[in-house]
Amino acid sequence: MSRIDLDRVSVRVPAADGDLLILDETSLTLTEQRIALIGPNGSGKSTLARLVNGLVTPTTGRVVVDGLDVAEEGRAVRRRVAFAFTDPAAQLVMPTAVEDVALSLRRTHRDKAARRRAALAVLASYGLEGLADRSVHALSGGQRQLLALAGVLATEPAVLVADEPTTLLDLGNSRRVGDLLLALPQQLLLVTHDLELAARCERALVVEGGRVVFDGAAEAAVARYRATA
Ligand SMILES: Nc1ncnc2c1ncn2[C@@H]1O[C@H](COP(=O)(O)OP(=O)(O)OP(=O)(O)O)[C@@H](O)[C@H]1O
Repeated sequence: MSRIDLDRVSVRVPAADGDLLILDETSLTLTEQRIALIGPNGSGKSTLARLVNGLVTPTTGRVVVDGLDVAEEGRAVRRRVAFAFTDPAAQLVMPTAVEDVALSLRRTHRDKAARRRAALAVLASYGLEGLADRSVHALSGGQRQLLALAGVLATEPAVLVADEPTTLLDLGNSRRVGDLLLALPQQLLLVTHDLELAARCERALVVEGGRVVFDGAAEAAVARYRATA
């Protein structure tokens, strides 16, 4: 597994009446395979998750992934750490499903025909082969989220950070995507309001008011959050 270190990381953003502290000096070492971030709306979960691939920059402190400082070696970190957004529309940029996955493979497969074949194989591994030439706009929400995940995972990152990847999905698709995420060989950092999914991780952090207020076994974290929410 990868090792993600946050060393006294704070995040402040400019606000009308001075800076707003959205993550208070936080130090963590994350080495477990599946780690959930849970907590109320606006508590800082997405901010914490986004620090890991440089989408958010620390105001103070350092984030290090497998020895790579995210602020200094962002490109190398983003090759190791993939990010999946809540809304798959944020990452589906090509007209068809197969072209979208092929775009992810442009570095590893220079030849166009070989790239298409590899993209079709990726789609097949997610049960999406029948949708290869379908417009990404003509897919259901569940199919779109699976396709977005297939695209980010096609590059075989070491870590997947997923920010509420099941929130927009119905019950069946939410289960399907949740099961897929938990079965990944990669390290998974999962921001979620789905407490059943969170409880299936090895470790969970409860975030409240920009601080990690509980960090431990996922079932204990979920119980603590349920008791205080
Ligand atoms: N770029 C920004 N500028 C100003 N405020 C921000 C910015 N990013 C986050 N915030 C604020 O920081 C707080 C934490 O936001 P964050 O998105 O990390 O919370 P969250 O726990 O992921 O919430 P949710 O569960 O609602 O997605 C919120 O009050 C949010 O409005």
